[in-house]
Amino acid sequence: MPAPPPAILRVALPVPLPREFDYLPPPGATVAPEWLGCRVRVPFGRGGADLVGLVVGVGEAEGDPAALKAAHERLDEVPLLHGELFDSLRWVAGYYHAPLGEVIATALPALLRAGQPLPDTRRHGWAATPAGQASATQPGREGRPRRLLLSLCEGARDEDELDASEPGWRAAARALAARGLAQRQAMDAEASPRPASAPVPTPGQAAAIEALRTGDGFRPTLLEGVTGSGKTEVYLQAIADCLAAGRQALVLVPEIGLTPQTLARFRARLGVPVAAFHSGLADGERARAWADMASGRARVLVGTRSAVFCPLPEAGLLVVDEEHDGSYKQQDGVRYHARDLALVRGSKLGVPVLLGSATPSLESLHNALSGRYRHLRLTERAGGARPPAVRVLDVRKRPLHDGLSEALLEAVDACLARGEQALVFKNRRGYAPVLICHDCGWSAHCSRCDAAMTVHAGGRRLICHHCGARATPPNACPDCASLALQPQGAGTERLEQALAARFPEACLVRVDRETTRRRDALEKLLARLGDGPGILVGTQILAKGHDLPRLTLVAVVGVDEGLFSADFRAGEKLAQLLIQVAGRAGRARLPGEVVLQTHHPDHPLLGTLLNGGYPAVAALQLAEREAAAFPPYAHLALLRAEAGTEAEVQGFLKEAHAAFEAREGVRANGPMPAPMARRAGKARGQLLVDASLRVALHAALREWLPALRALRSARRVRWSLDVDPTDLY
Ligand SMILES: Nc1ncnc2c1ncn2[C@@H]1O[C@H](COP(=O)(O)OP(=O)(O)OP(=O)(O)O)[C@@H](O)[C@H]1O
Ligand SMILES: [Zn+2]
Repeated sequence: MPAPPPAILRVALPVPLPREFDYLPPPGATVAPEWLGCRVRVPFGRGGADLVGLVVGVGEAEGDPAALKAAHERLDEVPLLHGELFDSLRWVAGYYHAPLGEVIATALPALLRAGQPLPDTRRHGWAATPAGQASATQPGREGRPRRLLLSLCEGARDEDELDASEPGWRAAARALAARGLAQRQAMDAEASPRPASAPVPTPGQAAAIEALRTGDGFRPTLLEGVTGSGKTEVYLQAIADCLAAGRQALVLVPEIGLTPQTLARFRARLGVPVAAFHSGLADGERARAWADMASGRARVLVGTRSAVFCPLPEAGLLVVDEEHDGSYKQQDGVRYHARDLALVRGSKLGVPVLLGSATPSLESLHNALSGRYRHLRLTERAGGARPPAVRVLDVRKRPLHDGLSEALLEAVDACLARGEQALVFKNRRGYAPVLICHDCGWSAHCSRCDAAMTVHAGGRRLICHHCGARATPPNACPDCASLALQPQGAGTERLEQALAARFPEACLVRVDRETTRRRDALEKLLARLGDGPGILVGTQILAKGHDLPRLTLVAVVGVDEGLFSADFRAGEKLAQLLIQVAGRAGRARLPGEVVLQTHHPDHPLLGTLLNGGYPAVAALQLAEREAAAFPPYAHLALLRAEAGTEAEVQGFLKEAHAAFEAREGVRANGPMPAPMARRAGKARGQLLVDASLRVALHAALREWLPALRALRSARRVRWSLDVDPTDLY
């Protein structure tokens, strides 16, 4: 009798190959089903570099086991990924046609991906040592460490609570520990703080909360509520119900919506540990939040896109706030959509999924209107606030001062005179979008991109917003030697300057990517504005999630760029942006006003928006999409390629098209140049696959991908496949 073949481990590794890899167990170890879902460290490739992978199967070797390498070590005692979460990751790999190992690497926090142990999730806190108690009675140098020491002398404090209330406390605690004045210690589980009380719900909120209480199991709901209607209150009640049933909740928020205020509001109201998960956290904190959800210590997780991968062993509810937001779609690597994945997880977990927005995506709206999702509406603002009055300013043939019309400036003036705050919105940072020669028409272009360079620093610098290239503006026009070089148009920097000159007394705060690089910068800027009269000037960072009670005027400077874009989603995105930014006005007692400055007052999109609001725009756009067979009435996948030369891109895309097997209801269109055909020195092109049925699309892609990988021309380009692309570039 031949000896039974040795059992092997089937490991998913973070490499761009659509397969798993077989390994022998580490010397001396025996394979057992308990290995499934555990991480292992294995040698990989000829160099034998170590990789961390996940055991996704155990079994018998298919080839000669003697040819297999042995894994170095098993990293987990108990499986890290299993059950529903692992099934959902398999779904991601299948749906987005990405290697499982890369999906797993995308899903895990960086420390876990690197093979670090799961962090200790017992509660820890800090206490003053006897030396610290003694030192506190002596005079000492003022500063953060001393302030922390004095507070610890009154009693040990929990790390979560310090995280929430004392920014920068960790460095101070380390400094104290180094001097023997404070120490870290395990804390007893303490009673949760008593939750703050909820406002009396409006009739609309009450109806939504009641509706959400009926029925359990998987059920998607779209909560469509106008800006300021109190959707967050509805989430909080639904989460409270979920917690009362002893279950965990996941809340996804857009990248720019996760402010310390949002977290503080959840923490104050729910009275249970609320974990946060976003890119501003240190690796250790993210791993801890993940582990806290896995162990069940954290009952609620509030996080941005990648929080959708957190473990939910006791799931009860998934919430996606501002579900239309573009930041839910990952734009490189594994291009998943967090809202869609939340729905998949909800269905596998058998729990309700609540999508909320004032401006739902056409995909979700279509699902709600066709009855696939329950559709709840909040049509009135909460707390007695009224919807803002909207006025269109036709600026054709009117003089503009640095992009601002006199009528707009007068509205700002009147607002300041009333002691209130104005928001001047322009979705364009920098001083001016382009530098042109007034004599010959030359304009400053990026040498590596098909794009104009943006003027910054009052005209002293040129920056390409696509590749980051920087240049000093020429003194004279390179084409005609004229000295008449002029910044054309206005970005937030120029608007800030112009407003400062016009309103020298006013408190003026600019909010865009430049002024908010640091994580707490936005809070500091808003604090500077305070409650007095003032002006906020900024980009879409200001469009979401902010609740400024004294803000009564929203002045939109130029929406015209958005009115004529070729992207089929442009109308939807513009309407969403306008409604969201307008929604910042008059959210409390004071009535709000919105002025829209445009050269195209008769544009149908603006007319529809003014007369019928977002529902009217959405209905119109849905009809157009249906007629043109675009999503949500069709399903798309985009093959993108870039390379050093256009010939390489074209060569690959042509072969890719030839390798595409035509089938009923599925078409490959192209090759076509990308909307920006050259970027950062690379030529770019694409092929668009469309299908009337999702299953047909995926069947075609499954067949196509191995053929693509086998193409010789594929080695000379960087290519990627984007399923359900949100941007066609
Ligand atoms: N029932 C209520 N009574 C009084 N005030 C309320 C009530 N519900 C909500 N509010 C207040 O109304 C304001 C808007 O609420 P919230 O932020 O939840 O709205 P939203 O629908 O999420 O808005 P947006 O989509 O514009 O961000 C907040 O200041 C909130 O405290
Ligand atoms: Zn560039």
